[in-house]
Amino acid sequence: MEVVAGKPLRVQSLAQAGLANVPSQFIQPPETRPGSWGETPDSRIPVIDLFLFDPQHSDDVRRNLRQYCSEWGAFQVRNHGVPQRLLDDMRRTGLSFFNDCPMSERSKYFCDPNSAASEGYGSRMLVKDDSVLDWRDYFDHHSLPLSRRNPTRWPDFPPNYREVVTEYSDQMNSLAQKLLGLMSKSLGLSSSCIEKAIEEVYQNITISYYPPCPQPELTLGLQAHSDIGAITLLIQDDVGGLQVLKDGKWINVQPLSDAIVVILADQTEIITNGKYRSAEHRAITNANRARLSVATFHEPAKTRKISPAAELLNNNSSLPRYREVVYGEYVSSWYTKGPEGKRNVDALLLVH
Ligand SMILES: O=C(O)CCC(=O)C(=O)O
Ligand SMILES: [Fe+2]
Repeated sequence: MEVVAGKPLRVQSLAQAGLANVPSQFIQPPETRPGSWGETPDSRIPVIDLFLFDPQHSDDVRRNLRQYCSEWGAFQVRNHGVPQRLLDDMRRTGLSFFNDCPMSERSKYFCDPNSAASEGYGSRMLVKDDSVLDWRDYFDHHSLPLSRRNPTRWPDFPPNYREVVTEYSDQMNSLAQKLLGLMSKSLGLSSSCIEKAIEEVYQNITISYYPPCPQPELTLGLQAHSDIGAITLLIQDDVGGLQVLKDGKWINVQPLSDAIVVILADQTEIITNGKYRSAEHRAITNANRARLSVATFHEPAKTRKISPAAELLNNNSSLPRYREVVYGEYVSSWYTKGPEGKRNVDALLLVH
């Protein structure tokens, strides 16, 4: 990490310095650079209309969910019941922190660079020293359970920031629960099956800010990874840059202002015994416009043991394909070894 006067430098400050070339720590090796994987810029990830959870449409919704959760691990949802006003406020408020709040104020929230996933304003995701750096700054909020939620640790610029994040946290949690219920049912399981496997939901909200990058062909906004928890709900602005890996090709996630991107994460893959897959995804950069996304992660407690759901194994008389893991151990290994695509979840696969 670049350090100026003892303070870590945010990527946004680097970008504002008007460099022609990115510092070497941000340069990806040739095999992970965008453009080297045979992208299909015209393909799109699927979109599901949830019809505001109207039971009349539940068969269609479940059928679509089943197909997209097993083939893609990522899709967008519309008519999800979260007010449009809140999605727009969340994007606007998040952007205002990065664009309008003075750095002297922002630096009060710098997160601890030596501990993984600490709350606050940061740039570096991994604790590992030799990894290529992402062209991204972020603000991570610990939002659930309520015992972890302390809005005084969140910005109060703009003035409605804490209020917006609080409402957003609650709405995302309720949508995540509904989706996990539908996903369980779409596998022929009781609606609380996945929810029970997770037990208490831990939620983090990460606002990512990707400054314009002078060499987008050499960098990534966020390296390829699958999310570690159970389910991620993401909104983005109109710039675009999120991509999902499908059959060896990077597919763009088209920005839709009313949609929420659903990304299945590794614990769901384990709980569903691989019937549903976590999606490998990444963010690319561009030279012209800063990009903003807000990802809301839902995961189990660190002490929770995760394994393929007994109900699923019994219903299908199948063997577990993943070994049991204590979630906290999974998280530490992810942050110290790095994601490198899906290698952490793949490492739990059992060979029968
Ligand atoms: O910015 C994005 O679109 C992706 C963010 C993401 O994948 C993450 O924070 O895990
Ligand atoms: Fe992610």
